[in-house]
Amino acid sequence: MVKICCIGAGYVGGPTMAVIAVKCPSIEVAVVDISISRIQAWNSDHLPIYEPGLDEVVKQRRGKNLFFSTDIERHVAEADIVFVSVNTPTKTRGLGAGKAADLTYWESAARMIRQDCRREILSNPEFLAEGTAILDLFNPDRVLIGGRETSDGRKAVETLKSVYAHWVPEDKILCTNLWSAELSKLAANAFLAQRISSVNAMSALCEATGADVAQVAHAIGTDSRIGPKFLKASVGFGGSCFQKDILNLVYICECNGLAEVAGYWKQVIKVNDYQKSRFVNRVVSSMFNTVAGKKVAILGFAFKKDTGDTRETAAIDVCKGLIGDKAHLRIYDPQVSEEQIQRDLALNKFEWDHPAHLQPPAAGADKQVSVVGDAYEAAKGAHAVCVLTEWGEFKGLDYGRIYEGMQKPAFVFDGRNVVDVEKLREIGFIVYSIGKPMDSWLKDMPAVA
Ligand SMILES: NC(=O)C1=CN([C@@H]2O[C@H](COP(=O)(O)OP(=O)(O)OC[C@H]3O[C@@H](n4cnc5c(N)ncnc54)[C@H](O)[C@@H]3O)[C@@H](O)[C@H]2O)C=CC1
Ligand SMILES: O=C(O)[C@H]1O[C@H](OP(=O)(O)OP(=O)(O)OC[C@H]2O[C@@H](n3ccc(=O)[nH]c3=O)[C@H](O)[C@@H]2O)[C@H](O)[C@@H](O)[C@@H]1O
Repeated sequence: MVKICCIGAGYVGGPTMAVIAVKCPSIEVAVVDISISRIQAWNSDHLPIYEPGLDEVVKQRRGKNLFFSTDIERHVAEADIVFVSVNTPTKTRGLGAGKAADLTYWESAARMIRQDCRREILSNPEFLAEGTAILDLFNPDRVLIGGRETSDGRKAVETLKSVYAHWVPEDKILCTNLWSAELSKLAANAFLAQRISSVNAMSALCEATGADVAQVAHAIGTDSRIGPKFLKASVGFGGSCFQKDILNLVYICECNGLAEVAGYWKQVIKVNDYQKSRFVNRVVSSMFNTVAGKKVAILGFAFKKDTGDTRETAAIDVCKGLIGDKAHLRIYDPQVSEEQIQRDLALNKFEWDHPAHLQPPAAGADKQVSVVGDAYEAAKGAHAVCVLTEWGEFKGLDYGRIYEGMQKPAFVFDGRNVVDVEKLREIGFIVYSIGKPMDSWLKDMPAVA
């Protein structure tokens, strides 16, 4: 029986290996991790990550050909194929700080594998998106395998290809050299993030001119060369990889003396940071240029809907900005715990991307922040509501009821174009929605761009 071992039982390792186990019943899959609590959770009824469809897939194969374990050495030694899916944070110190990938965890995994025997190295970047990970893994646009152009390299590529060939059509399994595979991963994320920064840059211009960014996005998206996906204006992209991968791309460009290319990609991140601070400035300036002591309800903290992941979520920067202006925040997210939110607001930039047990201990709770169990509780007595994640439930809220319970004038700042702007204005709200035509109140209160 072919045996696979995956080092790293996180957002990528867990779902990817569970899908391999489902699609390849003849292969035994072990997912190993240094985090005991994470492995315990994978072996329990409460998986360590929230991902639609994941529970069913894990339950189907766990204990049959899918195992979660902390016995790393044994499973690596027994495996025919070893995947490495560990943290690759952005370096915070030394050479390349703030840009280069910190390969500490990767290197320690590689050294451990090397103790066992010599193996051929492949690059097999994963393209799943959180919230749709299981669907993406079942039906990928492509699988990418990079290998050395030697006979051993080609043989290793074929071995891995035969695993994916259990369910992925052959023409969707792309084989390249190692650098092509590595750069394709960074380029794919950079291109996707660039589309969001492009539409977000347009959202600022739409607000200034009276255009509607959703109409502009639709109009350009119907051009088959542009296409309709990834053109939703937002308060800013988040997630564990877009920023990290672009920074890494920038670093690699700089190492190769390509300053102009590096500067081009850096701009994607600059626009994203601008979008977040523009949102905070808009909230503060609309509310008489101060939110000191005011209650602001934050609806949504995850970096996108259908995930409990908060890594690099725009909500962190927005909340920190409002706290900096002395607001009192009442936060609700259907999937993110209070402990996680308090931890995120206390961590420094890039500190989050380390195994949980190596992160600094949680600081005490921020007194300006409380976390509540539903949207109505968050909005009760609030001066303003900010929508930061596009959870479906925020569309269907009874905004009439919310309005009744709020201070007046009551503001809604929609960072995700979720609410029905006209309906809310009829109720009596002053509404700001990213990239949408503004009402007279907002126009009379110009924000610092
Ligand atoms: N989250 C995502 O959607 C995607 C992430 N990636 C990349 O995949 C990699 C993993 O990402 P995630 O799964 O999101 O991270 P994660 O933080 O959820 O999981 C990483 C796991 O590796 C474990 N680990 C670290 N060092 C270890 C070692 N030496 N031995 C055993 N276990 C170790 C940690 O305890 C942790 O549980 C990163 O390089 C990331 O950039 C790639 C595609 C998508
Ligand atoms: O390498 C990774 O980690 C993954 O990064 C992204 O996946 P993910 O970050 O999970 O989620 P996305 O759906 O790409 O969303 C990223 C961010 O962009 C935002 N976004 C997305 C689309 C859009 O039109 N507008 C927009 O603001 C989302 O709200 C979210 O904050 C890529 O889509 C995956 O292909 C890749 O594997």
